Amino acid sequence: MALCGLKACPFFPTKKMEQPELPGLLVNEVGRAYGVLEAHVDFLKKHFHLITMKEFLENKTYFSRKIKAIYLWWHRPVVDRELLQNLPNLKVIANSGVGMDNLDLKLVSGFGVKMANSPHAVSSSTADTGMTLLLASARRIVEASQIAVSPDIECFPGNWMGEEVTGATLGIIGMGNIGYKVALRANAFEMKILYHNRKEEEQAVGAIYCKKIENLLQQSDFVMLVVSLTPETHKLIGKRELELMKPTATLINICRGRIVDQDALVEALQTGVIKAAALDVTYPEPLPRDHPLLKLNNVIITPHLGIKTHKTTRMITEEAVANILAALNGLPMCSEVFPN
Ligand SMILES: O=CC(=O)O
Repeated sequence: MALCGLKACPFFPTKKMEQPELPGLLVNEVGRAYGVLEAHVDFLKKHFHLITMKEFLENKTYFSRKIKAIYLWWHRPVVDRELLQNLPNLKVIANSGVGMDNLDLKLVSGFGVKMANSPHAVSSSTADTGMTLLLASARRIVEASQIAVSPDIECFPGNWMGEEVTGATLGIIGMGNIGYKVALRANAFEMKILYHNRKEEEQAVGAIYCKKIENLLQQSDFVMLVVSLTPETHKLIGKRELELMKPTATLINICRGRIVDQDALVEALQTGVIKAAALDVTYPEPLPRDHPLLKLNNVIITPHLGIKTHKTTRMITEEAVANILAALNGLPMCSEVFPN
């Protein structure tokens, strides 16, 4: 039935037109802790037939051939050999975020499936998170806030001291997109910036390259970790590295928990080897409630907040959709990831 009663108009179809079938996109679930955000569902549905893991598992025979792409949100669904074997038409997996340590890249690529991440979307808000942790830790904001709201008004801290950020030395380990944006922000705080790997952005942010990570650790007041997790960076910061840091220094981790030897970190924080730590990432996440890191008042822990702003999460989903559509149409993806 045509609109406006124009039944005879030749441009209106007399029988129902077949809608082209949208490609099936597998997601873990919608909403809740590990599901794509409800706010993004309408946008995703414009381009894809959204299929949740629950729907897929309930009717594998029907859905397995329809699924052309997977969108991983918060590392879910878990992609393993069994899932890949069950999706014969899968062409591409798009990951929300930049770290791809949740995927077995070789396995996925062995199935002829392309992969993408979203490095363009995440860098600003992750760098903001790093600076937030640095400032909060330096000025002991969490502790101070607890005192400010404490029922014991006598505790009000007249002699409360934090560390000065202005003019302090920041060592950035991992000068990729995010590390570079951290350096831009640190410039505004008149910090001296040292960095270790990669040797590219020096000029733009006035940062000094440290060929040896040891030099950076020895000189920095704040050490910020911004590297990808790979076999080479696993436990990059252990007992030896912590002992090289100044006893007044703070370690800030905004990349992956496994970059740090967490047992060594606990010991260093308990014994004054370093002054403090501010961790947006831990291993595991969340930490068990009896973990010693949760008992230390020289530690700030946040629940992997790096990318979590409305704007960034929306941009991540847009970047993922653009990548998936490109791959499904045989076009280059803007952020394809290849196995090493
Ligand atoms: O964890 C966040 C990311 O990988 O971007």
